[in-house]
Amino acid sequence: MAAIVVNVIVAKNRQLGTNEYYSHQSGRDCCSAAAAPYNHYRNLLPFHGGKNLGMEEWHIFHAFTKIPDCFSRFGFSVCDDRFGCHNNSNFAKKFNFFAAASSTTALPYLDKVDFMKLQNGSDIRGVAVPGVEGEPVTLTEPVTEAIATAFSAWLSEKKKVDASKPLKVSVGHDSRISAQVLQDAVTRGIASAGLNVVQYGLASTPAMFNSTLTEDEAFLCPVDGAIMITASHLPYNRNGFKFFTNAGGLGKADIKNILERAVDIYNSFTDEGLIKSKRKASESLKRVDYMTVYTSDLVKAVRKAAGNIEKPLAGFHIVVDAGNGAGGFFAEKVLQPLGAITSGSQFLEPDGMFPNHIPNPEDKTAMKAITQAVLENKADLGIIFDTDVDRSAVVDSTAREFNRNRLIALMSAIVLEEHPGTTIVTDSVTSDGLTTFIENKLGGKHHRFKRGYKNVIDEAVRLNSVGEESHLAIETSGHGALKENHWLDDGAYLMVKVLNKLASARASGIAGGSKVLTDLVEGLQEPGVAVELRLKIDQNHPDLKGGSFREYGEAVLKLLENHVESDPKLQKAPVNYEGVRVSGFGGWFLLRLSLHDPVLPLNIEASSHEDAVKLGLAVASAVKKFPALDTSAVDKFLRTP
Ligand SMILES: O=P(O)(O)OC[C@H]1O[C@H](O)[C@H](O)[C@@H](O)[C@@H]1O
Repeated sequence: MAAIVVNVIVAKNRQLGTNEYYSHQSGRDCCSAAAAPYNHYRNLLPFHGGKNLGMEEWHIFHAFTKIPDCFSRFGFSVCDDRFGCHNNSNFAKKFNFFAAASSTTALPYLDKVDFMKLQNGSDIRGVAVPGVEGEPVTLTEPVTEAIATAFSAWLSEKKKVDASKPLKVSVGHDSRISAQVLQDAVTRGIASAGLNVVQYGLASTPAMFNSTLTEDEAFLCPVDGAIMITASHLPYNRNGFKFFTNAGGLGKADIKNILERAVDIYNSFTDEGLIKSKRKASESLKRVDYMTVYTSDLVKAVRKAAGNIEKPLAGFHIVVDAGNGAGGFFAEKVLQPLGAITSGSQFLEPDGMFPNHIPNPEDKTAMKAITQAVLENKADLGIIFDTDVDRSAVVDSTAREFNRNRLIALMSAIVLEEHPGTTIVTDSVTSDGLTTFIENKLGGKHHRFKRGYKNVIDEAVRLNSVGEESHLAIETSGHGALKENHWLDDGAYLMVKVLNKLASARASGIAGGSKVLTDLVEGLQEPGVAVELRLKIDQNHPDLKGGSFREYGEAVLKLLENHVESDPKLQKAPVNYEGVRVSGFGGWFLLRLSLHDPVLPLNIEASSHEDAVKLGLAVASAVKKFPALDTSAVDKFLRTP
């Protein structure tokens, strides 16, 4: 699908009105197919100076993007990954599509707090598309450009640049509707810092990291740094960035450093500077089809594991659900070359409005969609990815879902066969049954750590550095990284390990399709009830007394801990790295602070609803003393029969 690029312009002329817009009406006829439902808007639309584009207006914009020719005849700039960009930026000039687009005279002043709000753990996330009430655009083009320049400065310092050899940064994006615009802004930001830019177009997050490791000059690799433009499974109006060097993904402290630098860069933008960065971008930009390199590495890995067989998956029917994210490549570029039949695969086309379901292996609707596809196609296996392919899950031929604890159990079984006794690092919300499975059935060690993929990976790396062997770091969210794969957090590589298992079983004459996987998790005890209830903290509530939601959350946790210590029916987990984890009534609960939001997520697992309610009541009676905490989710759970 072609995608729009609203080129950067110095939007001096914000006042142009509908008359000037309709001087382009010669283009009308060509758009009838895609934009017919919106024709009446042409006479209504005063796109208001790029400020708050309404949802319907955004849909029109989106409809037009499906037809590049029509779009360009309207004076919009059109970019297709295969053919590059062409036409002009009249549309952007006239309507300044993205808020605060690029006139320094019009740039609002932003202070440090505004920029720091964009930090989301080790990622940057913000609102990139207007139209959702209460969610103003925060990731504007100039903000993006400033962040990319700041990353370049950070990278140059890290790599102690040799001035004769400019650094290279790769840039890729998922299927979001704001991807092209942000990619251009990122490109300008990097170029203005004097670095070279290599655009990959539609890509996966793990591929971006991989590009810092690949040795292949023909593809301009390795690059010195990589930027992925993604907001994972968040709604269509959001976007964000993940940054990589060959040492892995940047951590929280690095992101903070980059945002601090970005504030000053942003506030010193000049009109001339912005024009110059646009020119520099076109001079230093190259495009490379890196996904071909990345996918051929995945294919090679499966062939090798199967004993160098060209088509080790011949005869297997595997359906893929990419949820209209970036993962559609997996069917055509990985499974088909390996010989698998992929008919019935769905939502492989990138579509940043995510019209079918949210690409998220933790989401019930998404899992239902892939499960149905497996059943309808009588497939051996189903594979589902999140938007940027750093998370995944599988479904076996009987429609059994392997996500969350079951996916961890499966991956642990595979890894422990290869590395007996190794430590499996997981996030904090994993089941007690998983520990028993890893330790008693598989003979490994379960190290339940904190929530957050970066935390889990860093902990596995740390354990290895202090002499405790660990080969797998994995979260219930579907993020997983293996030591053998440079601790790269890669949903597609997790699936490669699953495919290896299928292929090697076949090579050694074991029939039965995905049963080999189902058998691997036999003996995993699963709870009758497993819920996650999210308790919001009202940050404006007077009970916070001017303090932060984190301090408030910590106070809630402290009180709960005291409460538990005085209740003989409850036992605090002897080893625990975040929040309050407690056993009782044959189950457990964990109350902790969310990594990102003013929320205390509460996970409860028990063999029956009755026991889960007893655990819920223990939490509710302690936390009700905090008026700024919205306990309605727990109350509702307790009321449900
Ligand atoms: O703490 P929470 O709000 O539950 O979010 C925690 C989750 O946030 C993101 O989705 C990260 O990608 C995950 O690695 C992390 O586990």
